[in-house]
Amino acid sequence: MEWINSLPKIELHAHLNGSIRDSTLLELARVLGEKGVIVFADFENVIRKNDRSLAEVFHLFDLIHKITTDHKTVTRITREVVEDFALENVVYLELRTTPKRNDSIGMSKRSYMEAVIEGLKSISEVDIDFVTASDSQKLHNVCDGIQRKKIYVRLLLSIDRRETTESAMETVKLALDMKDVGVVGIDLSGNPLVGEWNTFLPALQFAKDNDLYITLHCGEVPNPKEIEAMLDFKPHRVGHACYFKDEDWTKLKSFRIPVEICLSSNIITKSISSIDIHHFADLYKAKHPLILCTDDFGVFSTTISNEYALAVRAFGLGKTETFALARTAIDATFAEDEVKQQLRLIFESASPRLLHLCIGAETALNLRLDRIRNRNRFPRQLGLQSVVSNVDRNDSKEENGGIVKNFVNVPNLISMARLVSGPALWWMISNKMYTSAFVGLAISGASDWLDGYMARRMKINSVVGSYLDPLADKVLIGCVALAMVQKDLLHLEYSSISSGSSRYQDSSYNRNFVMSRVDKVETTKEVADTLQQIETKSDQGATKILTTLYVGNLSPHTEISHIIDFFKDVGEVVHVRIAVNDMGTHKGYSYVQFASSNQAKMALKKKNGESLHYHKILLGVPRRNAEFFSRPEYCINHKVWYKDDYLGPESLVIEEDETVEGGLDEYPNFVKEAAIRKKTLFVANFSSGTIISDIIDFFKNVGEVVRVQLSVNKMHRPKHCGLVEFASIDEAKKALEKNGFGFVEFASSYEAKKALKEKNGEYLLDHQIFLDVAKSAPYPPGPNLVIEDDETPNFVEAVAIRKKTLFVNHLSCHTGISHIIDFFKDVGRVVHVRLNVWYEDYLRQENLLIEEDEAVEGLDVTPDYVEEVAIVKKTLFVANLFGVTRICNIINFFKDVGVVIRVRLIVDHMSSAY
Ligand SMILES: CNc1ncnc2c1ncn2[C@@H]1O[C@H](COP(=O)(O)O)[C@@H](O)[C@H]1O
Repeated sequence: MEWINSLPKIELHAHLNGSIRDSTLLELARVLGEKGVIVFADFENVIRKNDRSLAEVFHLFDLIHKITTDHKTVTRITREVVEDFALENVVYLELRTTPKRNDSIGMSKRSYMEAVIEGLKSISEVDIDFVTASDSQKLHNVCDGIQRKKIYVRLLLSIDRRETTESAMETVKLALDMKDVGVVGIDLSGNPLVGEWNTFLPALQFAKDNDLYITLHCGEVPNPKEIEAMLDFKPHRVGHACYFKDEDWTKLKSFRIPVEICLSSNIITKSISSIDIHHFADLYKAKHPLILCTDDFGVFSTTISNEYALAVRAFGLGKTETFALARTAIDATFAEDEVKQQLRLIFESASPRLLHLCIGAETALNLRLDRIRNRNRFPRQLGLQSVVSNVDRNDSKEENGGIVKNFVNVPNLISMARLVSGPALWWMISNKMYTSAFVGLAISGASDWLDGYMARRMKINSVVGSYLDPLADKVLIGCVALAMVQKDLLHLEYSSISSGSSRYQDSSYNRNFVMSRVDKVETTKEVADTLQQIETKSDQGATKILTTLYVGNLSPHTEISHIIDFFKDVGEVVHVRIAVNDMGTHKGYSYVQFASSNQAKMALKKKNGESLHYHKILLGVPRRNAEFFSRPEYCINHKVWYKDDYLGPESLVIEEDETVEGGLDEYPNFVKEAAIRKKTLFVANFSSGTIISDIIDFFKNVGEVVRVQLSVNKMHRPKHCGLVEFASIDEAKKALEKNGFGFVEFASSYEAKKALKEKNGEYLLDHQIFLDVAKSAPYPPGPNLVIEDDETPNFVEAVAIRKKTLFVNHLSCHTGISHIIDFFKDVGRVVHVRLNVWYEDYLRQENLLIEEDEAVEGLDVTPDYVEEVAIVKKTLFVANLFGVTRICNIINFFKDVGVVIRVRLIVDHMSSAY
């Protein structure tokens, strides 16, 4: 990742006092300690600490401020911070600091800022441009004949959230006064748990009205109202954005407000729990403007190069993408157009060097940078100044030396020849001149090596060449591939892979990184071997397992639906299990079952190495038992297992066959599973508020419940059913006997309601009966198609039945239908009773339940039936048809009165119409 150090970079979110070298901090603390102004040990402890919560960070700032608030120190730290950034090839820096007033030492906000400017002026090791006024004032360090590293610095004045409106206004006015010494805007920062947005609004509005740029620390802690208000204010940039909700993202994106991203800061302060779920990925994918920044490189022991390296590693950015990312930051700067133009030129001249040529000297430079980057918390005798000057000289020579503006040179001519050879080869292939095409391709291929070689030999480093060379490659390969597709010599998908090969190489770092971590099927040969493995295993009769693939290197953002989508062009996914740990955190791999083994093979052939959420997906054949023992997904919010990912009704059956009948000896691990299953009951129709402890309580009189898994649907909403595991099989049986359940249909919903109210918890044959609203009709509704006149019909039968039906639980196994009818006789007339004592019976119904349970939640609620009602209203029952009448005859019959959109003929078992 050494190239990142040489990348020109733009830093837009750096707090002066958070970016102090540890060595300086400790030196200052020691001096003040010796003078008895502070206790040195306090500082040492805080500065040494690695993990810093947000609260600790602000405690540290208070300590830092105690030792840095005299003019001389402010000047010193400003100089050092800018030098450190310049060393890392930061070409534009927007440094922010809070102007401070300290009457005891005669410091005003203005004099504090003057000390900062003094610091900028005192920089001698690099060229600095920090003024926005006339040209004569620019480049305060005059070049002495040798081109040196140059950094543009602009200042932002921060308002601390502890300040009052007046104090904030004073800062804004100061910023306006200091516009001609490089102050370009205002930042709102400080402990996000302190202060109110409204306090600062007047000052910020005033700043905006007077053409100062505004950037806000926004969403560093969850504070939805403030986030909303801040976004409505339309700042020019925001920092952090960690706790944004969907609507905030939408707003941010629609306003195109660039985001300053501080990865280390967010992770260390735990504003974001893991880099894998950092919003960088989403914003980057959405092409939203974002800028990688350090925030406080001293406090978080990071560097800007390190932040880029983190992003490259975590999000799989290639060199080209990283370069583009660094470059796009230009547009988000608050710099004058002229400076932006200069920055574009700097990037332009760096691109060939960084993207296409190898630079030996870069390593030397980076070694030195490493020493500085790794500089720990204690003073090092680095001799920083001499390092800076040496680095500058080496690097600037390299940066500027050898760049040839004139593009007419031998290497470029070779590239151009290669460019035109592409269409020529296309023509040859189209006309079946395969030998000539082959020779032409070989020559063109060799020319790719030749132009690079010539460029190095002739020390030519031309900007045009740097674009021409890869363009020629792409045109050549593209033409050949397309010609081959045209002639059916190549499949279209492979052609797109080959013409995109450069992009693929860019991501090679990420691929390697991934490869070292997981078992992968990477090469064509490996794919072939794996397919062979599948064939062999299929021959052995284990077909079911071989419909399943191991799918690895998933992004933490990848969900089951994404996986299904990912494979949709190769086959139908019938089951996905994503591995999660006990905390419900995604472990990055899953097992995906396809409808057929052929589809699994196709997936392996075509989808291995494809990208999903910026991760190269790795496919493989699962180890024999792996798929069954991967943990199911767990929904933290609901404290339940994600049942669709675990035991669906079908998988209960499938796994039972395999475990018990498929040979206990062969797969000893399954024995445990089988035993568990025997002790586990499926329990259904909980009310939605049921929690795990209720269920344990419910069964406490029959046995010890050791595990409860409530089921949730895809939206993570409870599905009113789940699995209850008992300590022993006997207890499970006892529970089953003791807790029968059933459906009782009353003559009217009024009676059902009354029963629910009056009979819930009453005893029947020594059992306390529990009643609940039926979530589904206990049996499929029969047809109900007759509508009288124009009246609104009764709702479909299913709804009607459900409204009149109660779920009865906790019946004794001796309870018969007559007992139940008797039991309810004082509240209403029971018209139908259906008892279920065995859970498979219920499973069958569960299908119904799943479909309908969202629809009816209580007796009074009948949502979503509008459509059904509408259908009923549009449908007529047509009787007395002649035996040979066919659907088309019926449509014809009605054609003069309207369009028939559906006809259902009722037929007997011989398919003859009634
Ligand atoms: C962790 N993320 C952060 N969130 C909010 N404010 C921060 C910050 N990091 C730094 N500051 C703000 O910058 C000041 C230090 O630099 P200056 O004295 O101004 O140069 C801190 O006191 C705080 O107000």
